Amino acid sequence: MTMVFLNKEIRDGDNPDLTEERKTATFDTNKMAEVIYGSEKLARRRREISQAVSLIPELADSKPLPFLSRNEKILESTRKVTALNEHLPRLINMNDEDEAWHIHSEVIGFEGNPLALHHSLFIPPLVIQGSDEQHEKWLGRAKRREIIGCYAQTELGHGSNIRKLETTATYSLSTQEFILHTPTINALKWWPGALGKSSNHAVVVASLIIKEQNYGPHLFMVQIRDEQSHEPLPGIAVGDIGPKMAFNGADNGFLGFNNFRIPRGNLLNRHCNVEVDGTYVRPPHDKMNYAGMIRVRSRMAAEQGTFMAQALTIAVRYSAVRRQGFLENKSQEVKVLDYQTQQHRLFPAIARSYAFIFCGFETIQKYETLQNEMNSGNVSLMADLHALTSGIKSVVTYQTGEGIEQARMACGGHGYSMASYISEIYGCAIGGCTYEGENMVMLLQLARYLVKSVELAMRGKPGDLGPMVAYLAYPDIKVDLVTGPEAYVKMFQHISKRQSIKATEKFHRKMESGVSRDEAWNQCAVELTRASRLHTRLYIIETFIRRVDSIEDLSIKMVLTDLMNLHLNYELLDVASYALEDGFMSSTQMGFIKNQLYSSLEKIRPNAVSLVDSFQFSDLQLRSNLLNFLFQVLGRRDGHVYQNLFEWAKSSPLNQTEVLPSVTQYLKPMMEKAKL
Ligand SMILES: CCC/C=C/C(=O)SCCNC(=O)CCNC(=O)[C@H](O)C(C)(C)COP(=O)([O-])OP(=O)([O-])OC[C@H]1O[C@@H](n2cnc3c(N)ncnc32)[C@H](O)[C@@H]1OP(=O)([O-])[O-]
Ligand SMILES: Cc1cc2nc3c(=O)[nH]c(=O)nc-3n(C[C@H](O)[C@H](O)[C@H](O)COP(=O)(O)OP(=O)(O)OC[C@H]3O[C@@H](n4cnc5c(N)ncnc54)[C@H](O)[C@@H]3O)c2cc1C
Repeated sequence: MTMVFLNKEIRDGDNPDLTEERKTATFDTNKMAEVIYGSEKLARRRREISQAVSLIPELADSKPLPFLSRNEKILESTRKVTALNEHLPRLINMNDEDEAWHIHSEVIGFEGNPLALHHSLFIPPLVIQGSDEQHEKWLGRAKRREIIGCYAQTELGHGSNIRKLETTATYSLSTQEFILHTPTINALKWWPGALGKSSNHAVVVASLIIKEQNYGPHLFMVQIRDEQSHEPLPGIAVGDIGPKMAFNGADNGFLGFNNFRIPRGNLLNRHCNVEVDGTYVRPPHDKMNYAGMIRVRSRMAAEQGTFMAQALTIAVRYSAVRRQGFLENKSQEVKVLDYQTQQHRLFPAIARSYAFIFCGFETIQKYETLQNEMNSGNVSLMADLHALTSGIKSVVTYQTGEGIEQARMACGGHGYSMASYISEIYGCAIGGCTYEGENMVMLLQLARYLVKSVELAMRGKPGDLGPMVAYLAYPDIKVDLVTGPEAYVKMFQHISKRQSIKATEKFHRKMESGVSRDEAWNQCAVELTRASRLHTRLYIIETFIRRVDSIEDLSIKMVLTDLMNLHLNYELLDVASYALEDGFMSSTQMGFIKNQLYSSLEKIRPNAVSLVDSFQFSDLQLRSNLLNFLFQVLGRRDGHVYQNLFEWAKSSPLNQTEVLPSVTQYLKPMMEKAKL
């Protein structure tokens, strides 16, 4: 039995165009995978897990998903996830979140499933916000999946502004219960994944009311369905919200309460509490109840980076087997990957995938530090991480959407077919622009932090600036880009600093002219979001440089340096107008950046396929595995796309019969009538 991935594995019968690409690689893809995933162990475990999964037929899709109805998709995703759970203890280390994440993406794909949020959004807030006693009561049951849960925060009328959530949890002194109530249609919970039909429990976010005083959003553990019959409990209205752009294997739902009572002990009370007599015990930080959102946002860069990497794996492999048009040699058409425009479409996105994954691992570590600190009562890191993850979440999701869309277009017509799998990846990834905080709203959260930091610097207190924003007080010294990455960072720092200062000054001028603070903020909002994006892009660049600096293997370091240089030039070119505006960048420097960019594309070209192979997605994960059934076929590792596209088309239910009812019922009569 061959492993699913061997370094530069050349298999008999693979498309020779892809084989040729793999032979030209200057580095070892297994070693690169170790760098991408942060350790030899995780990279190896991913391969081992993929290999083990490929030997278990029931973990493959039993039907091509795009041809299924929503009910069938939910049934299929539930079949797979429950089958997977049976196998899990044998396949992964159950305490290793990275292994769990990998195996779920491998088996479940992008369509969603009724347990996805159980692990990512139901258990984590219980862990973070629940007391030891509450862990004792629910955590074991949740981990064993005796109960299934979701996270119900967003409402029909409010998602971004959670201070205005209308679901109430009113403390009843006489019964020592909370009474959950949905006062209006707008207050219905709306969107939570797996809420509609699958979950029997939910962490519900509701406004806590004690003696008519509103204490804002708090988290409550709520049983919503009977554990035996799975019927909704009396006082609860719950259901599915209908088909979505993606995630149609999951049942995002609505939820309403009609004076539904839960015990006092169901307020998740590790950090805050309501005593028997109604006394409210404050948490150590005002926004403690938002900590779960910081956690999810901190994981989004790595997650989105791998989404984009999957789309790029499909597009780059396909571009190496797709031949169309001529360059110099008129006797053979070229691989479309040889066109500079194709490279410009795909390679900067490959660089961003690497950058996001590197940056993502850093933010996950930062969150873990925060979590440890919070557990010992120190909340001082929360504001910084909130600001940082707000920006990263927004920039990364938007750029991932851009990258995946370029990958789709790079596949021409076949990219538009669901056989490419790219539309599914796209639909899922761009959900990230909205969920976990709408991007503009989150950019404006970071902007609050930037404005406060600029104000500190202006007040002559640069020493008070955190390390993330220290550059806001740096002097402007012209840089020579020829000297390398540090000069690029300095150029970016200048651009980002200038935009933050300009936006802050504009905001101040508005207020000085008599406009109220909120109105002034709104009148500067576009400029403020620009500052946030620039600051975040600078941060991502810095993490990329840090990661490349830390690599010892020379062949890996060289190719990643090429990729990093591409990233630096592409990013700087994209924002160059900010530096041209004040003369900090000269037009000669602009020309230099462009030339560096084009030369980076050429340098990366021979390694392009191996750079995406290094992500080590299996054919199953890319839904390109014909052996297991007729799925999306464009990103196949063996490169045999055409015959598999034809097989895919033949498997369409429309082709199971020669003459469709649409023809007999409508087209034939129309044509017959026309003959009369
Ligand atoms: C697979 C998909 C799964 C999807 C799941 C979901 O989508 S689940 C649903 C996901 N839903 C969402 O993601 C909803 C998105 N909305 C939100 O998260 C909040 O409504 C908000 C943060 C936008 C505003 O909140 P607000 O009106 O309460 O606050 P404010 O603006 O008045 O600022 C006051 C101060 O608080 C600070 N601060 C704020 N947050 C934090 C924090 N976490 N930590 C630390 N600090 C924080 C802020 O910086 C500011 O500090 P400053 O400047 O005064 O020093
Ligand atoms: C796939 C998916 C899964 C989800 N899963 C869950 C889940 O499991 N649990 C859950 O509770 N929720 C979930 N959600 C809901 C999600 O968290 C919210 O939709 C999201 O937070 C955005 O809020 P909103 O819908 O109120 O958008 P809105 O805030 O209504 O956004 C509409 C527009 O208004 C703008 N806007 C709003 N406020 C401001 C402001 N202050 N300044 C400037 N512009 C503003 C936004 O930028 C946007 O352009 C999910 C959503 C999706 C799409």
